[in-house]
Amino acid sequence: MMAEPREMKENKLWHRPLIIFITVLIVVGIIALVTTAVVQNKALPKKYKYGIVLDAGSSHTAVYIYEWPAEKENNTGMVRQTHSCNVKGKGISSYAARVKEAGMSLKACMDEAKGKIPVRRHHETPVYLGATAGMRLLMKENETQSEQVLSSVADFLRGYPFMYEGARIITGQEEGAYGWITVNYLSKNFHQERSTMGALDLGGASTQITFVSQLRVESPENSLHFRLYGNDYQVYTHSFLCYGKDQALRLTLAQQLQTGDRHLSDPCFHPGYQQEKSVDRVFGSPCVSTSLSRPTYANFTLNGTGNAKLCQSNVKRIFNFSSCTWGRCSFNGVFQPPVEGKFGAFSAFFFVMNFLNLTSSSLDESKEKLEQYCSKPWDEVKQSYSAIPEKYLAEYCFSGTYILALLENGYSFTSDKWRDIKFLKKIGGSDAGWTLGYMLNLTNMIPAEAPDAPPLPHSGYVSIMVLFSLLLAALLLLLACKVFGRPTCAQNKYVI
Ligand SMILES: O=c1[nH]cnc2c1ncn2[C@@H]1O[C@H](COP(=O)(O)OP(=O)(O)O)[C@@H](O)[C@H]1O
Ligand SMILES: [Ca+2]
Repeated sequence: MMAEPREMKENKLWHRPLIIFITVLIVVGIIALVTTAVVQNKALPKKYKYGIVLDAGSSHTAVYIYEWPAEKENNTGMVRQTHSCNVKGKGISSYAARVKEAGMSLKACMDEAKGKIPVRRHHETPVYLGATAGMRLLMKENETQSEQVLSSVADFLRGYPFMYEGARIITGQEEGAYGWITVNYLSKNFHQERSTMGALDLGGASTQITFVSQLRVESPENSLHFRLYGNDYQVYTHSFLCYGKDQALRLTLAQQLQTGDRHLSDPCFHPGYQQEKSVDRVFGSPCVSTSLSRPTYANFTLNGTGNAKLCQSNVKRIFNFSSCTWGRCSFNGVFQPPVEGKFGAFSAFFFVMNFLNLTSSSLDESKEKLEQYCSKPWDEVKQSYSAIPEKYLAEYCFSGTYILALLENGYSFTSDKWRDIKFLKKIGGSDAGWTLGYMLNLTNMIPAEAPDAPPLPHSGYVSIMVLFSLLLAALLLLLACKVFGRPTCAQNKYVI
């Protein structure tokens, strides 16, 4: 009895042309919406841009290639390092006596860069060369030679199909600042209200310390101000020329050679280590003060005694803690506010501490382990690490001791603050160092104000639009039912 009228009413409803029309329209609409959403959100093949930076350090040159999506230049963390190449041989400052060869030394790495970057992008790929402390020292010693070395590398780089953007000696202040920008950019600290981390860079000829200081930076030459992504930063930075680990070793040796003895018993080298060294190499550096007396003999013999405690007291002597005209100083009369926040310690800080297995040790533990390591006989050390070049291996005891002295006594990282130092080489696949920050700055990729971004990501926007359209469609259908087929709809919800 009940089935008949229902069938009749259903038939009636479906025969209404308007209802059929609306239903078809809604179905077509939904299909179109979903298709648009899917098509629109399909990953497009991204267009990439590239940049090349050459880090002409005191000990060697490295070539870095960076890549970023063309349409997202101003967003933090978008640029990444895709490739790095170590130039064979020493740093460009070592070409002072044969300047013509300086440029050619870069050939293998630059040719490699040509192969790594798509040909159609070559002409718009900027190339920057920045030279650091090795060239700063050569500039002091012999300005003509340093200019000739720079023009040799500049001429060579101009011969590539890239966009040559200059070869210059960067200042210690820039080196510190760009290192700080790099680590914070890679850690995505510039966005939101995240705190930044300090940067500690140890090279062969200079070392940099850079961090945000709440305390006023008394000395203008150590004070930097940045406005990045809408935030203001007051940054302290200092670069100590001659306090990279290779120059620091020379300073320590020169100090010890003041006794006049040709046989040097050096506690910073392993027992059994013996080497003839040239007096010229030690005293030939502009870092070694002229107030130190230069021995008359040409060579001296270095005999290791492997005593980290004695080594530490020797090393400490290269820091001058006695004169300070500011409220507080690190050493050599340089102003420094107390260290604040977390720090990333990279380049030689990492190489040395990583080799010595001290990257996650406390300060006291590090001292203990270093004492054990330094006292190991040289023969044993060589045997245990046969794959490591002797040049590096011989110096890890000294370098480790120097790093502890620099951080603890020089910068005043107490046992407590020691935990805030993270020894690192890379952050998310890109090397920590000044090069990335340098390129970001020169290509204007870090805006002062945060770029305007739509409040929703694109996919979120499309999803919400689809959802609300479906909801609207359902409402419309309900409305249609109410207007055109009120009794039927009310009884036959399942039809809809
Ligand atoms: O594998 C390693 N083990 C130990 N030290 C290393 C290693 N690779 C590089 N270094 C050292 O890191 C330092 C890098 O300094 P760089 O050449 O950048 O000088 P700069 O920054 O003072 O101009 C040098 O002292 C070099 O010997
Ligand atoms: Ca360096």
